[in-house]
Amino acid sequence: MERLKSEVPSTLIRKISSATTEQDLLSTSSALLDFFLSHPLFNTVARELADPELALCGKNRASALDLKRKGNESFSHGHFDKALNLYSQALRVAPMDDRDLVATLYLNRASSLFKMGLFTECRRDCDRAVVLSPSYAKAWYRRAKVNASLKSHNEAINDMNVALNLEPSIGLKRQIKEELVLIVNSRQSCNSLRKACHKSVGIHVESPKIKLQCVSTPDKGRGMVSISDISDGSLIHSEEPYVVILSKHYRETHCHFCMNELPVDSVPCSSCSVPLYCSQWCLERAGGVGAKNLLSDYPFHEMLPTDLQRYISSVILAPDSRPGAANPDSGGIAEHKHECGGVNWFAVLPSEIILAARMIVKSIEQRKRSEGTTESAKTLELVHNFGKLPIESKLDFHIYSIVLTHCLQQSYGAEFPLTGASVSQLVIAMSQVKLNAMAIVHMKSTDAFWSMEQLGNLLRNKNTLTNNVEQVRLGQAIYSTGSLFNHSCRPNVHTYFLSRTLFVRSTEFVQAGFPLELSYGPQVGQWSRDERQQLLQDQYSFKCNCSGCAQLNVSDIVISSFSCLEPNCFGIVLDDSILKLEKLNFDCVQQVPTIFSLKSLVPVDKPERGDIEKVARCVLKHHDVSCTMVPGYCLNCGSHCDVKSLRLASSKAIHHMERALIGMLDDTTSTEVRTNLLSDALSALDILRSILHAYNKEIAQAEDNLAKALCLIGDFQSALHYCEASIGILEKLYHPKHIVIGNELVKLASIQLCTSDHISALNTIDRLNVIFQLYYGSHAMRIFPYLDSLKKDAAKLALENCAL
Ligand SMILES: C[S@@+](CC[C@H](N)C(=O)[O-])C[C@H]1O[C@@H](n2cnc3c(N)ncnc32)[C@H](O)[C@@H]1O
Repeated sequence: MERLKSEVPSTLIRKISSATTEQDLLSTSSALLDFFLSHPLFNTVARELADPELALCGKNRASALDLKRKGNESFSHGHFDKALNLYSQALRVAPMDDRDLVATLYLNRASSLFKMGLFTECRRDCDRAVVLSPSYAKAWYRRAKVNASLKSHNEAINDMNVALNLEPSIGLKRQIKEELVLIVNSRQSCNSLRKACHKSVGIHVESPKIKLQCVSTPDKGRGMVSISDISDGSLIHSEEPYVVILSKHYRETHCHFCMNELPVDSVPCSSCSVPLYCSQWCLERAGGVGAKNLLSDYPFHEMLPTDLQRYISSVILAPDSRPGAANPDSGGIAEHKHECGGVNWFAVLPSEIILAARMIVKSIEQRKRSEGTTESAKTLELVHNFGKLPIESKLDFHIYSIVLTHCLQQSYGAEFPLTGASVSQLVIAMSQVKLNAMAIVHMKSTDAFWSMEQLGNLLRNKNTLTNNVEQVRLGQAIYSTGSLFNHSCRPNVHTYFLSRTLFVRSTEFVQAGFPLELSYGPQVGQWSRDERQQLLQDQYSFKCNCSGCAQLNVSDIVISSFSCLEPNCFGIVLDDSILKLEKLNFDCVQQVPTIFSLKSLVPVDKPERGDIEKVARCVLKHHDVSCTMVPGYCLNCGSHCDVKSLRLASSKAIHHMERALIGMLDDTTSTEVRTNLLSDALSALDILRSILHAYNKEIAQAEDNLAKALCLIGDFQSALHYCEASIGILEKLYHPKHIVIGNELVKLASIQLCTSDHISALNTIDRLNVIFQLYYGSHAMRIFPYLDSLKKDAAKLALENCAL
């Protein structure tokens, strides 16, 4: 890519950099395409990426056989997990048309899974083997064994009978007969036990009942509103993606279709060696050929008794069982099909570029489908920022589009010709992806605040570990309606994902017709306003005009401000960067009490210093007196503070604290040194408290870090104090029912459990439950299964404490 870029003549670069309209784009796309088509380097690159002859990601029988041999060796030495891995690798490269080889690999993997006690996974692999090769006696035998282990005795008996009929060897037939008798006997002893255990568990599927409307807004383009009032915590929208892509980082661990974590018996793409799926179901929806689609008539059927023939058919035609719970639909258009066949471009180009290609492919496919029908193809009208892109991105998008047009042309020929128009269409699609793609984030609960290794022996011996919530950014997707929600730094709706399905839920009461806005990332309380505005400008090319930015809010004033150093004055000293921005908005200041309930902001631990109401009153009082607005002057007493040296002193204190905490966590640190380091960290915290405003985010961060370190060295009682203090500040910066507070309360509850205080833990769990219900409704437990374990731990502790 860089080499191609360096070849572009400067005149063309200038032309591309000044292109702003779609007409300019058409002309620059055609000019660059003409230049590249006659350039030898481009032709070499294009061939390497798109020529199936040079494909590195295709199937390879020789490698599959080699991996199988190594897998067999590991299996025979009893290294079953290694064998499992090798068989999985072999399956990835084994050509699908060599059905016997693929069936053997599935069966060998099933045997490893069986040895590892992973019976459900083993059965799925046996199913895959018998579907590919229904006359495979060994596969039916293994299926019988695993069904017996899963206590599915009737199926096990049928499987054994099929194996018995298909097995040619007399010796093995005898062995099968003996095992059959054993299964029949154990069925009899199990039958009475099983009767009582059958209970079906219904899965509650929540669906949105709110009617939304897309409206035009004066300053943000289109936006979403509801036509009726919405109460807080309502599910207002759910949607499958228009197109989606898993990020490269998760290719080996997550399903390329539904994005759930891969089980150990993952299924590889049928045509190339890149994607892995959690099931045949996902494979087929992404465009692969499922084994069942290759089924043909089997003459051996006729040699078997009729009941066994029927049984075989029922097994091999049964719908594939899916490990994931959700059943997302791809709209019937295969996402990966056109990229398959082992060509390199899909594996090499960046994910967002592939996502743009998927958007174009989907529109081609939809157009094709609607031809000859009365249905018109749905068009996706997304905003883009091509004209505002920095020159680097404009040039990159041009080059990627030319490369991609060349690749897509291999699959779509005349439907996607190699012309300037196709190239400019792709450039627009890439800029649409940049503005409209949503990151698919799944939640993961992690042990403790840092990794287990860092926990050391101290915590390893504890029953209850502190819990944390980690967000995993799995990929990106375009949602037709989801992309119409505008951003607010004070959002009134919250988005989350189950598999690849988007859910949008209101987090407060919203009146009919009032804008429904989510956060594209930054939020009030998380960053100062200039940081938020900068990020939105850099990533999405717009100046944020949300209520959180357009009106003064107290959180933005205090988040990075200092404290007046004059004795007995607890005024606030604003940082110059805040002041610059706040000045622009002082006109709105009169509205403060209605936008932001100051009364709810009770100070943390030093009432006088942290009195936010006082702070806001100062701002209100002085908002038309320009001399008090000069940075570095206390808003209360007007005395001067050297903000530059205060900033330097706080950076130094933060640095000292971090060094001390790292030292404390070092396994080799002696108890004495650890005590000294803790006292260093506490001194650094005191310095921060004396120079920063009580609600400055740095203090919350420092208290949180201290709490983590104290947890790691097992001092849960002290950790509790700092964790609570940190949450106290965050509650002022966000609001007490914000999801950030929910996540912090998870930590707090875990620490309270570690101190055996079940009453406080139960109270905290109640509080966090309210927040998780608001943000995730009936999905809360599914997304955060550890909430349940937290509750169980608390209940267990309560029982233990009562028994004492
Ligand atoms: C994903 S789109 C949202 C829908 C868009 N308004 C439309 O008309 O299609 C993102 C674009 O909407 C506009 N937008 C969204 N939130 C905004 C905000 N808070 N302030 C200003 N513009 C905003 C910006 O132009 C941004 O690039």
